[in-house]
Amino acid sequence: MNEKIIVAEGIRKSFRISKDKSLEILKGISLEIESLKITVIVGASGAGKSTLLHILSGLDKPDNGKILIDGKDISKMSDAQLSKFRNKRIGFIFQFHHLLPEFTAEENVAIPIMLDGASYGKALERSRELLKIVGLADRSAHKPAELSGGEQQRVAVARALANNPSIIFADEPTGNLDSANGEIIHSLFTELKNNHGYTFLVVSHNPELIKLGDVVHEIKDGTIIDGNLSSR
Ligand SMILES: Nc1ncnc2c1ncn2[C@@H]1O[C@H](COP(=O)(O)OP(=O)(O)OP(=O)(O)O)[C@@H](O)[C@H]1O
Repeated sequence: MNEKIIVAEGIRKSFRISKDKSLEILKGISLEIESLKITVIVGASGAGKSTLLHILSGLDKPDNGKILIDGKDISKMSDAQLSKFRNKRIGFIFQFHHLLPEFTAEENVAIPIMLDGASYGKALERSRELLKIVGLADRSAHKPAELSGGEQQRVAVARALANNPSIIFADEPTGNLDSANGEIIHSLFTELKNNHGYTFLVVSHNPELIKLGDVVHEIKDGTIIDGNLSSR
């Protein structure tokens, strides 16, 4: 049985573009994301991928529609509850790693674990385990500036896994990397799914990412068009 980790129904979002005009970016999107799979959403620049990802992850609110994550309706949560829920259940990876420059790799990964209540020692222990999984055990004491772009992004992947999230949202995760480093990150996602049971939702304008997805959707004109884009 394939469990649905996210169920979204009728998501609408408009942005005001001038005093008396607004533009509808998401026109009633309904979507189900399955556990233990990599779902990829592709679409042209400006199609609304980041907007959708922000809404599905509770970083932004839709104008209409309902989102269940792990069966919980996130619109019913207060901002404080939602923030706690996100830190615990959702991992984020963005195009730019957003690591804190003054902290080492292992500290960067340990911070969200401490925010979830763990002691410094326990958080470091888990952080080192995660850095080992992403192939950076020997770089754990380095600061971001001492790491390559690909290594920095692998630290960001380890940080996204910090609290063992139900799902990892990745927005153009390899958009800032060369193709060799991009491939390393894609293989890492597949390995994390196959060997560690993680679920991913990846959005990208790059059609190359279609081959990463177990399930692939395309977003166009504010809606999801489901052709047979998956390569598997
Ligand atoms: N806060 C905002 N206010 C006004 N317009 C916005 C806002 N956020 C996004 N938009 C507009 O909504 C549209 C969709 O933006 P979004 O960032 O979701 O697209 P995208 O598909 O992720 O694009 P890209 O691949 O270039 O990152 C764009 O036209 C953008 O200018």
